Amino acid sequence: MSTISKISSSTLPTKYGQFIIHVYQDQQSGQEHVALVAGQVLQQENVLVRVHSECLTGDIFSSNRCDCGEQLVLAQSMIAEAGQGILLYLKGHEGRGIGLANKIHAYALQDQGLDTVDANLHLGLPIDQRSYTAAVDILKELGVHSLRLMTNNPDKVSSLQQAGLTINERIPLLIQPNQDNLQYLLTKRDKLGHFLAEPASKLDFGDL
Ligand SMILES: Nc1nc2c(ncn2[C@@H]2O[C@H](COP(=O)(O)OP(=O)(O)OP(=O)(O)O)[C@@H](O)[C@H]2O)c(=O)[nH]1
Ligand SMILES: [Zn+2]
Repeated sequence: MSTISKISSSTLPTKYGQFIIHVYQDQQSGQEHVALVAGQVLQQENVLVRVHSECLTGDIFSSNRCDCGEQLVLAQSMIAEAGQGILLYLKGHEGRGIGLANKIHAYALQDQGLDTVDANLHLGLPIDQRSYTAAVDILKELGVHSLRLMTNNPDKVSSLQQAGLTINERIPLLIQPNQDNLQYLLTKRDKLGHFLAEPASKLDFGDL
């Protein structure tokens, strides 16, 4: 049984292109998730999909601590350019599922030298407690089973595959690192297995 239900839909013209916005209610958490859809996706193969975890600091306030905001813009513009695709914006994923206040606690610990993984553990919280059930159910509701997933996170790929979706390709979403997120990206690569090999060489730039 589906865990989401569609509440409302409308056109959404954006600076990147034209989308349809759908709002879904998550029956389990009560959260409102968003799907931005470009073009026709119903029963299509290899649909370009971004499953984006909410990040208030990165997505709204342009935080340099993470790569979320730039990934969001890149994904939305790539989908608009392709003329077909889906950007899912998942609420309740803030801080990899620990919530905003806890993420800010974790940031404070990172200022004292802990990395992004150890900071969560120090708080007695899981490293990552995101569920992709709502994302899977929204994609199925949109009639999409075959996709090209835009992510660097191997766990996202396997979670969607285990739920029965076919991921025909993983499209990297690589952001140029800055001084404030360099360590964070290296930790994601080394401790969480994110596919960041390509920027790793770029990370060696002498001026950082
Ligand atoms: N707990 C915690 N969460 C963080 C931190 N930095 C970013 N986040 C959250 O992590 C989530 C994004 O997860 P990431 O691990 O950066 O990337 P991902 O979504 O798994 O992978 P991509 O698909 O490649 O973007 C967002 O919800 C952010 O709010 C941090 O230092 N600690
Ligand atoms: Zn972020």
